Amino acid sequence: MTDTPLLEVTDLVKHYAVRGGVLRRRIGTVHAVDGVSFSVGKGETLGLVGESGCGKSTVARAVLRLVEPSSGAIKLNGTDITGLSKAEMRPHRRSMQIVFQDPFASLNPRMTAGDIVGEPLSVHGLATGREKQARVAELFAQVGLRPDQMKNYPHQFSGGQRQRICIARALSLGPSLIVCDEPVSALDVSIQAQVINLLIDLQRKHGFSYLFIAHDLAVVAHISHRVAVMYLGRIVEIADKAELFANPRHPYTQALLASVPIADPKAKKLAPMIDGDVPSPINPPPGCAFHTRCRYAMDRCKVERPVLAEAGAKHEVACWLNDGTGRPG
Ligand SMILES: Nc1ncnc2c1ncn2[C@@H]1O[C@H](COP(=O)(O)OP(=O)(O)OP(=O)(O)O)[C@@H](O)[C@H]1O
Repeated sequence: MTDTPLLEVTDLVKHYAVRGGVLRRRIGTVHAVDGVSFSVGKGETLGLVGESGCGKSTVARAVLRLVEPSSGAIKLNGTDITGLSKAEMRPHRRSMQIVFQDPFASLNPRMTAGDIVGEPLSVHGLATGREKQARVAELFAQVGLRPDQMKNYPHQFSGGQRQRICIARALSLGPSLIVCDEPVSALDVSIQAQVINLLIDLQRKHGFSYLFIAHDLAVVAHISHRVAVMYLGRIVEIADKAELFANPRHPYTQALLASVPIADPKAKKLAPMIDGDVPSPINPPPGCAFHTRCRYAMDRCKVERPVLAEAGAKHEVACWLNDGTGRPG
């Protein structure tokens, strides 16, 4: 890892208009992502965790320029890619790849696995004919598939194997960043660890970075070097993995950790599970978005939005209880 981040996201905002009525007038705004900043170092994995609907996928799509941010900046290797045209984005597209949650939905059922993995090589004019076949066979081997499976169609593979095809396709262009959006959530628990271990091995071999998105903290913990916790469009806490697990400062992170099954029965439970549902992102609560579910909420939390502030070495938390004296409670 070096000091220059591979990916730098600054104040990313993505709002969607909610329209209604016959005239499709704007009747509200979904605050899907509401001022998110983070960086991912070279060879590093940043885990992005949070409940469904908190904006994780929107961050992923905005980073890849699959959706246009409302505001904010995204830098890849020091280049601001936020305002680049389609043509200007082309060389950067090779550097950034994505692995989606549902491998079946992201694979063309009418193409063979070999053609799927080789397609990016053709699109970018990098290899044809025998050279392409050899490269695809090599990619198959790297993800633990047999070269003779290149002729098979997606439905002839298991769920875990289909995700391996998606990973091989993502690897084909030699990316520096792979965004993994819930890559194992659709897989059996027994298969999840195999795919995660494959991703870890590939990173060791190739040195690329992952932005790894999941709602399951246990999954994120296994692969990440650092973890960012999202709640209702904002990052509420970010720290090195070991630090976050040993010393969670935000009440929401504490609640998430308390819900992860722990192997040691004597280990202290940090906090009871939080009650209630995530509020609507159409009218997010003022102040700290978590105050409606937080048992430590003070008057200030209801009106003033906390920003990420230092809470220890390489540890930041957005919570008014963070006065440097320890975790709330
Ligand atoms: N195209 C869109 N138009 C309007 N609202 C959207 C759109 N895409 C996402 N949203 C809303 O933005 C919010 C964040 O969605 P997003 O998919 O980023 O969350 P998530 O944390 O990835 O959740 P999940 O894991 O369920 O996908 C949600 O309330 C969602 O309904």
